[in-house]
Amino acid sequence: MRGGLWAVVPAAGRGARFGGALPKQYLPVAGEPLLAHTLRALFAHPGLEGVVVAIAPDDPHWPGWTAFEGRPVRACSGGATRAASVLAGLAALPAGVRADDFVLVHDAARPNLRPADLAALLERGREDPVGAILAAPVRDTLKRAGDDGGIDGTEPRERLWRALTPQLFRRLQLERALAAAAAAGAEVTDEAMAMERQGLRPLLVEGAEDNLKVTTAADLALFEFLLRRRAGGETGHPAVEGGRSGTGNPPSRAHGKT
Ligand SMILES: Nc1ccn([C@@H]2O[C@H](COP(=O)(O)OP(=O)(O)OP(=O)(O)O)[C@@H](O)[C@H]2O)c(=O)n1
Ligand SMILES: C[C@](O)(CO)[C@H](O)COP(=O)(O)O
Repeated sequence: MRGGLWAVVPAAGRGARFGGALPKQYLPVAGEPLLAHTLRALFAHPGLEGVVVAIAPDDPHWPGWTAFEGRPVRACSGGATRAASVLAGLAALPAGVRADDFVLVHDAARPNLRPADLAALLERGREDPVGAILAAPVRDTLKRAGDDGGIDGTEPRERLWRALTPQLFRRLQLERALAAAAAAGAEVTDEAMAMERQGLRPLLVEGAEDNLKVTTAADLALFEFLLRRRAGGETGHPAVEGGRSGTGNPPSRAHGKT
């Protein structure tokens, strides 16, 4: 029998790029900390059993939740990097989450996750031999910068995707991949990168463009706009279903290659 589905939420960052004294995951939005919106977006999936939140050691802003809207929440101390925080969160999962159970990893700073995207990630990721991540196709022209601020070149973008979260992998495989990257002194900025270092090829699942990561004040303003629009019952331009550009169409992994 499959164990319960849990998520690890890295929330131990300082928000240096955002600035200000209050780490961005605790900034008030519509009367609640940003993190509350993120937890609500995750728990919108009825199959999510609980969440482990990796917080800064002795975080004075952590509300002390042991449940969020009736759903189990555990806290653990994060680490000096996002990857270290994720590893700490994996270690803090309940014993009932078995080695080969899938675990979601989702940034505390991504409050606008759509239920349909989470459902699609779980549906396709659980059928994949490696796991999967939400991602969005790059739609801007990408330039490589020279030291002098001039353009050194343009990167072909046909097969470039922006990694989003959640990312979905089996507990032990992810723990081992992250531990191996840490042991090698390799900085991995998402879970997929650690898996790629193991020679694995996680599946790309297209997600909504508005699954934004709140990094700067402009991102927060955009999330507040999206939240107000959703509260007003609007869902965006009728021509675009689910917020996806539809220009990506990741090749399906028909041959089960990993
Ligand atoms: N040591 C760290 C660093 C980051 N994170 C979390 O990883 C997510 C994505 O990281 P990022 O957006 O970079 O957040 P910060 O590191 O806080 O931002 P900055 O780099 O601007 O300081 C955030 O939810 C952040 O809280 C974490 O748990 N532990
Ligand atoms: C995990 C992530 O959100 C995928 O795009 C991103 O790598 C986090 O980067 P950050 O610099 O830690 O915010």
